[in-house]
Amino acid sequence: MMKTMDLKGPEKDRLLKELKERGTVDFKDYQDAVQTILDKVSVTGDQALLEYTKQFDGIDLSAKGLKVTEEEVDEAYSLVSEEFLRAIRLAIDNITDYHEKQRQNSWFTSSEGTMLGQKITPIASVGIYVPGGTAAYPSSVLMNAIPAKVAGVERIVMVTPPNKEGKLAAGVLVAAKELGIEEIYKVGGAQAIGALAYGTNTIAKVNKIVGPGNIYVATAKREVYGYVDIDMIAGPSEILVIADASANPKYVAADLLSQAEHDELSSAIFITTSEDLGKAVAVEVAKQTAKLERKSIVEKSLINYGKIILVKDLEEAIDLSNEIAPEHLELCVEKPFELLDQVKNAGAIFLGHYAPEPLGDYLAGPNHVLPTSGTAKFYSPLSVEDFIKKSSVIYYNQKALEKVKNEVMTLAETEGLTAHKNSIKVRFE
Ligand SMILES: NC(=O)c1ccc[n+]([C@@H]2O[C@H](COP(=O)([O-])OP(=O)(O)OC[C@H]3O[C@@H](n4cnc5c(N)ncnc54)[C@H](O)[C@@H]3O)[C@@H](O)[C@H]2O)c1
Ligand SMILES: N[C@H](CO)Cc1c[nH]c[nH+]1
Ligand SMILES: [Zn+2]
Repeated sequence: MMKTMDLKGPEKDRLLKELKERGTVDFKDYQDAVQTILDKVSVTGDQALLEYTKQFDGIDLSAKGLKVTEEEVDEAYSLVSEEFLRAIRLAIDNITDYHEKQRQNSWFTSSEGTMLGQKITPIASVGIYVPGGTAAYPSSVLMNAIPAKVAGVERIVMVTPPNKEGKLAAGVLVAAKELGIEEIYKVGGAQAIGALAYGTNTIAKVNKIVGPGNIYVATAKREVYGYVDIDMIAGPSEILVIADASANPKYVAADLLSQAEHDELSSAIFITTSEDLGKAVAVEVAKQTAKLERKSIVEKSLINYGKIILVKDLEEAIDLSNEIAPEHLELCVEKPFELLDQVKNAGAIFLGHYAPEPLGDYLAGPNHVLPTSGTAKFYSPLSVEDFIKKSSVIYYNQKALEKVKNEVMTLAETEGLTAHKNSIKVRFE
């Protein structure tokens, strides 16, 4: 099911090229379809949202409306278990603790008649996308909303697609209520991104859109960037595991499958120095896949983007991983800390045999909204920083300005900007 590539073999260059080109999903194939959806939302607003919800999610919400009611949230609490509530509250505590450490404060510095600083202001309104097409993601509610709350965002608007009954999963609504999110709309896909970016009768436009989603959501975020800010491209999930002979094939296979089950376009790549381990993992992958509920998604994703790669040493493994820049990188090796410094491009790095990727998905604390499709070369995980903006602050008194007036006027003159020069000059005539 997973294609094996032997980078120690004579065809190394061709294999490397293939891997770099086809390591992860490409956006180009989806751009036209997404643009059509966005255009329609920008012109007809709610009408387009209702039509696409009927077409893609199979439900007509024109009578009930898109906004979630208080009764729906109350009903959700009656549907979730005590275990779920305990787990989600532990996750909220851990994720909040981690993100509190990212909080940024304004700072000011002064000397002889001057004061300079950087003022931090939360972004006023933010749209959070919570995926919900093939699975419901209460954990993504937490990962999106907690850093926004820590940053002090006033208006948090949540969008997520409804199920066939026109409802949202109880876990998603409870997670939202636990965090005090009140504005929730039952709309997903590119149309939800369009609504947040342009605004409709029901959904007022936001300043920034964050959150993960499938390829339609990720492509739509790319397209609306400029109308609004976005966090990053967080598309179909990816995992890359690097392992040496110390790894357990059962664990490695399980971790690869954990991300393959997200989406047919998800990628699961295994790089190893041990041929025996490579073979054992291939056997385990087949064995474990057969027992999975989302077997058909997993099989498609492994055929699309599943690979086992044999390399000569761990250095070569890390080089390749840096080139692919995976969303999640697991270092299932005897001495993972010794490799950490060499890792340059990865959304999240999991060290050792007991830090499986799903631990990070749910409650270790770091954010699970991470860059995909090679964009970990320049994007970072979602964080409190995504929800603030900075303003520079400048104060000079008369004496301090007089001290530098000539230098400012010289620079203005050099640029041929006499109005700039005059703004200084008039103050000392
Ligand atoms: N990178 C991250 O941080 C991260 C985190 C969590 C989840 N994810 C990813 O989120 C995604 C969740 O995907 P999902 O599909 O379950 O939910 P989703 O909410 O992202 O997408 C569902 C929506 O996609 C739209 N859609 C589906 N088929 C379409 C088509 N043919 N044309 C136009 N629009 C279409 C529909 O509007 C539907 O409501 C997965 O890819 C998962 O890997 C990523
Ligand atoms: N692995 C996903 C990020 O790619 C996040 C997630 C949520 N639930 C389960 N997994
Ligand atoms: Zn996951």
